[in-house]
Amino acid sequence: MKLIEYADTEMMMIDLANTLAGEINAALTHEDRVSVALPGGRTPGPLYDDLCGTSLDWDRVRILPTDERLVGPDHPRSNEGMLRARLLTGAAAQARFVGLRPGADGMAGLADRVARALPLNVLVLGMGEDMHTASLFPGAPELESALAPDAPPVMQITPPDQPEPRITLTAPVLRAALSTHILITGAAKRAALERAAALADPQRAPIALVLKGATVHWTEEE
Ligand SMILES: O=C1O[C@H](COP(=O)(O)O)[C@@H](O)[C@H](O)[C@H]1O
Repeated sequence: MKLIEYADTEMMMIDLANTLAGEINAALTHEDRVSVALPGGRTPGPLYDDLCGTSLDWDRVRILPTDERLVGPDHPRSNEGMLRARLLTGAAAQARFVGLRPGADGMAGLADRVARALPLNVLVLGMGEDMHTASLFPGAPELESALAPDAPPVMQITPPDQPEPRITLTAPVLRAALSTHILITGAAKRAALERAAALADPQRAPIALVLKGATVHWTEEE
């Protein structure tokens, strides 16, 4: 794990947006299409405000959420809604969005659509203070199956203490990403990250799954 500390949130978001654009551009030189999975939640909005303005061949980029809450896309907690509002604007609106809400073809159809977008060229993950990442929550009854090496690419998960069920990319998808970044802010998440690294047990600390080889971007400012 590599840790980059930033002076403030603004610097961190600009720097990470440029890094991601560089990685996506590099992948586009040898791939027809490039897949990028991005987190929801409260932290990454400013990153998307910066990333959407970078010069990319956006019509060859696929964007996937790392996880989704089972609410409509207009709901304030929808990760899709946030990505559409903050990232898929201007030139970036040409990117293909592979959403995680199941359609009429159910979870099997969703798993097929996600599988066609794999492997992920670039993965950005957030993390909660409970050490969850994507929607792999400690204590969720489906966690063990979602961490299994033969898990389907997406699963429904029922996190304890959350208002709705979720859909999440699973461990094999996250671990197979070609480049992994973790974006966190604040002292409590930094402490949680260190706890997860010490535990090294994805059942108790799901973020531990991806720490090896990941670059963590952190600033104390929240
Ligand atoms: O539930 C979620 O939480 C994590 C962290 O979110 P934040 O609000 O603390 O930044 C996020 O990465 C994930 O995508 C989201 O659905």
